[in-house]
Amino acid sequence: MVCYPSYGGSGVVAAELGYALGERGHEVHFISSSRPFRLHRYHEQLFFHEVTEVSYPLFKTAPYTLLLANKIVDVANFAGLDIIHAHYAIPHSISAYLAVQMMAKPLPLVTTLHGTDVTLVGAYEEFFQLTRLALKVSDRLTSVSQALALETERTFGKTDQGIQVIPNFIDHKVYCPLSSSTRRCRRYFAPQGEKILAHISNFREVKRVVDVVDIFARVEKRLDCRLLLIGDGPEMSRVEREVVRLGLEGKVQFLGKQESVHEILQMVDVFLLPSEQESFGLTALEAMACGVPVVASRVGGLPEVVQHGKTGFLKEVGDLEGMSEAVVELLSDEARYKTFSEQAVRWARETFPVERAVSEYEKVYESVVQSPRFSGLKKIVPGH
Ligand SMILES: CC(=O)N[C@H]1[C@@H](OP(=O)(O)OP(=O)(O)OC[C@H]2O[C@@H](n3ccc(=O)[nH]c3=O)[C@H](O)[C@@H]2O)O[C@H](CO)[C@@H](O)[C@@H]1O
Ligand SMILES: O=P([O-])([O-])O[C@@H]1[C@@H](O)[C@H](O)[C@@H](O)[C@H](O)[C@@H]1O
Repeated sequence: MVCYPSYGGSGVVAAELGYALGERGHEVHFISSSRPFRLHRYHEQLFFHEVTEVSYPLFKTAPYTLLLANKIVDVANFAGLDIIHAHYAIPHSISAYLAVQMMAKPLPLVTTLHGTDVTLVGAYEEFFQLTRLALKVSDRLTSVSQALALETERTFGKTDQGIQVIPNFIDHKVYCPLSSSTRRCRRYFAPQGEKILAHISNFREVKRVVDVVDIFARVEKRLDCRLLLIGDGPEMSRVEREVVRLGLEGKVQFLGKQESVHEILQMVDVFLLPSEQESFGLTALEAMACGVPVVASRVGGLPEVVQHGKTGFLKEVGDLEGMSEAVVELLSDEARYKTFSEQAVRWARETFPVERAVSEYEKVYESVVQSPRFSGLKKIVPGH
């Protein structure tokens, strides 16, 4: 697995997939610039290899793409890998492709597309040709939503191998509704029994976190509530300024980056995700699995994740009035709220179970090693 280590969706999906594959007896080697943040539990089948930085006076910055390629070859030789699975096309698939060129016996390359690697980064002129190359040279391509697969084909044209959609997934044993211990925490954030709204992200512009604050401000005029903001990123100062401008300092809590988001989600009433662009929206799925209805924008893969009128509400990007109205509607009718909450848990569990996604990835791995190009490779047998 080649992935980003930082707080964000693709690294989380890679790590969770790794644990699930490990549980099935596969040996999984992670290669990244530092340990992926969700890779915190020890597992005897999981290994981490750090791409070490080099500093040389000639380099302004270390050439990570090259160092990663070299590391992939080292790990492949040392551990006897069967497959390289790159999460995020740039630079991971490109490094993997370079690594394959250096191997005596080339390994198959599977690339999973996650989001702004294709829709934003890939579409920047500077990265366009590289992303197109990454798509072309991957032996299998998967995408986390139908919307992202279509968007990729619209931007880069159809690929020979096609793009298989494997939606992101959830472990419902971890992401489940409120437990008694979280009731105590809830009292800390909402001592008067106020409703709790929340948002989790990397605080990039694409997430429109300022909209989250503006939606909260409108809701707060109509019912007692609090807002929890989880995560950090480049938009943080703008968000803080908006909170101060609206005089909401006492009602908004910044929790920063958090490792155990399910424990926070379990005390939340409504999850807000008003993104400009969202290839899937893993946080929306995590929220629903914890019984939290979602109010989000109708973009990208979100309509595949949130069932409008059943597990939450979808509004157009920037429709602050519509989104705040949806929150008030959800929180003003207890019976209706309960129905939404139960439907959200059921939908998340039944539609996005980790077991199904892992089986799909296993089939992809199996099909590529069995393909004529790699017919010399052994069958992927868990535990060997
Ligand atoms: C804009 C866009 O298209 N983004 C996509 C991208 O990454 P993006 O980084 O936007 O991913 P998401 O926001 O969906 O997920 C973030 C992940 O990081 C976790 N987290 C975040 C902050 C924090 O403090 N602690 C923490 O644990 C969240 O719980 C979640 O598991 O790939 C994801 C995975 O395919 C998709 O779901 C997203 O739609
Ligand atoms: O670029 P993007 O697809 O929106 O999201 C990215 C994630 O997929 C990745 O896991 C993380 O490390 C990045 O910081 C960013 O959050």
